[in-house]
Amino acid sequence: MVAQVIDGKAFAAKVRAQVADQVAKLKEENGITPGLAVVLVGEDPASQVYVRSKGKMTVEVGMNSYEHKLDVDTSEEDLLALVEKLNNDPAVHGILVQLPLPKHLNEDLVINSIDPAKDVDGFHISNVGLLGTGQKSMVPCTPLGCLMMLRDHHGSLSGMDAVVIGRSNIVGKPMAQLLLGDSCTVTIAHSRTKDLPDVVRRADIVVAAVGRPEMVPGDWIKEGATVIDVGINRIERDGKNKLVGDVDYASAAARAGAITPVPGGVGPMTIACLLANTLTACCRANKLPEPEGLTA
Ligand SMILES: Nc1nc2c(c(=O)[nH]1)N[C@@H](CN(C=O)c1ccc(C(=O)N[C@@H](CCC(=O)O)C(=O)O)cc1)CN2
Repeated sequence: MVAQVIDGKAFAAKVRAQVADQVAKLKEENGITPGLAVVLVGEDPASQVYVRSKGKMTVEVGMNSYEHKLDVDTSEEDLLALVEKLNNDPAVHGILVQLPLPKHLNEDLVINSIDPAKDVDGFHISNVGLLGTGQKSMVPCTPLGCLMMLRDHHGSLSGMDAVVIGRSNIVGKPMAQLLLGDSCTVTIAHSRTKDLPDVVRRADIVVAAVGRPEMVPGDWIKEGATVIDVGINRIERDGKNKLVGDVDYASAAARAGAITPVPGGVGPMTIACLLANTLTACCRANKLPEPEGLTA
């Protein structure tokens, strides 16, 4: 079997076009422009690239982008004061603090200081609780992007056996909640899981989010399964820098029914879903109907 490639880059472009249409409608019919504030602390090179990309795409879909770049040694007090200012700014509908934060800052404290209605990352404990209890929430962007691609590929996910490898708060746990919400039978596997290869071999859907380059070999994949690779790992091979996922792409593609590549799979969907979440937050803030197909 040769897997169908799920093209996240093309899918993300479609999502962004949908967002842009809705933003144009909001402006024309209601005179409202959604605004996204992104806060970056320090100079982590990858974070700088992601933040630049977020700002550019925010403007491309017709939203207002507010970038706040703070020194690496910014105090927690100053960061919390900025978040509070953004919480109270009516032009800002979405707030995102780029992660990881420098070590001296308490990530949980900072995330939980964001107004949950503006928490377009969906990381605030209120949103985590709402998602976990099946209520309307802001949904974390990377898992939302994975869910959109799975729904697009399969239609209904009901009754499918899904394994999520990785238990992070940002990807693994919310991904499992979303799959459960779509009536999958869900296993969360991690570094202590016994017989991991056998657990993965049972799954119709494999979501790999462990952050270990090419950890999942093709012979763990059930014939015809759908593989969603969340990993973004920079490695050196044959003297060259390369970006690889958590799945060994070549061997997994030989067994899977469908697979996301790295790059060009889940990554671009993360930013597209951030824009979708900002639009959703803006509609909710203004008590307007939410755009269809852009939330879980
Ligand atoms: N506050 C947040 N911080 C972080 C998040 C997040 O969702 N919210 N996720 C990641 C980083 N991230 C967005 O912030 C992100 C990662 C990767 C991509 C992407 O498009 N990747 C490309 C490859 C790009 C490259 O060459 O490096 C791909 O996979 O094709 C977008 C966004 C951690 N922090």
